[in-house]
Amino acid sequence: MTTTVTRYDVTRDQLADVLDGTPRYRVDQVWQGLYEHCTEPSDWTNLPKAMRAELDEQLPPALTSVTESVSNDGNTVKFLWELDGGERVETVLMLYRDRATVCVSSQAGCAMACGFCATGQAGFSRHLTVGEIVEQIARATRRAKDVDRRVSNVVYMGMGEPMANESRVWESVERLHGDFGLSARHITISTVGLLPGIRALADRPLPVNLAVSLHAANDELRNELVPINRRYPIDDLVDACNDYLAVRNRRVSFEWAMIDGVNDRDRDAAELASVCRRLRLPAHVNLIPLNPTPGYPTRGSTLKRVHEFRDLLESLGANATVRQNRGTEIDAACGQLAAGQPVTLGRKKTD
Ligand SMILES: C[S@@+](CC[C@H](N)C(=O)[O-])C[C@H]1O[C@@H](n2cnc3c(N)ncnc32)[C@H](O)[C@@H]1O
Ligand code: SF4
Repeated sequence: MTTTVTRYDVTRDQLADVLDGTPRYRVDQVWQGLYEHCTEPSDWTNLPKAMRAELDEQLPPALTSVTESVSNDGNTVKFLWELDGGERVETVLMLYRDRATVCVSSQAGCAMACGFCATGQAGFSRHLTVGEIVEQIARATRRAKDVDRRVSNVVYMGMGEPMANESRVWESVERLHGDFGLSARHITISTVGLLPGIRALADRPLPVNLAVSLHAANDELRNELVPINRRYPIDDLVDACNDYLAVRNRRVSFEWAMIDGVNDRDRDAAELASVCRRLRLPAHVNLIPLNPTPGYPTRGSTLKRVHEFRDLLESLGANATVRQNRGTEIDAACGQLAAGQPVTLGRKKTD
């Protein structure tokens, strides 16, 4: 990995230093090009041609586009990027009526080894830099503008575990807030449950949303599905969420990928409802059927079972929403991002 400064590595103030000697109004034009228009230096025709060429060299992009896939309904776009060093990561843009959500990667691969997740199956390559994270949002914003959508939400639910790269992820959050003008309430960080990261988030100044990928509400099953649970078991996770809620008072969500016969039984709903109640502000559960990945042969629950499970949770006093899967046919849905990496085959269904 090189130490070259890429175009989204720098804050607005640092931009003036990098472009030392450039008049302030020109620096502002560069900033507008990067953050308001999200375009390339070659597009900035308000700047002299020679300066545009120089900027391209001074501030190179961090991401090289490899492919862009679009879902059948045209509403989900998956970008595959190559990083300096050859690693590959993916970003997903989900278009809604007049807005858009960007699902951003925080690492190339992931070391957490959740067997049902394509990124976990691929293993860990490296942390992404701040510039690589921020550029994913800029490039997706540009694509959204092409179809008259505004990026309204960013979710750190792409490749990698954001809390394993917490300081860079946080710096990128500050940039989204400061440079793109995104409200912290429209930014969600999803974690598998790294407690130091959750604790660090409680001390951070912006009130972003916290999502915890729970998937099992007893340690035996969670140890199997989410191996990091052996280090940070459910009781400690509940305590960390409660410490977080003491500071933030913003509801935490629990993500629950429903796996046929594994975590979709009546007793799983009862255990989950009980964990939700242990939080000082009851958690909200997001249910999605498990998406297929090459290395995990067990099926997702049927939609009928997902709705029954939701109803059961509601009857037990827990709030739950069934989330729609988008972009499954282009492998852009939750847990399907592998950026073409080989995966480990052979995880089996648990009883
Ligand atoms: C890919 S992870 C990235 C963020 C973070 N590492 C985490 O686990 O929360 C985003 C979400 O996708 C979920 N996920 C992973 N594999 C999945 C699959 N095959 N089907 C459905 N959801 C999956 C994760 O559990 C998590 O809730
Ligand atoms: S679910 Fe999240 S933590 Fe687990 S392997 Fe996938 S990306 Fe990593």
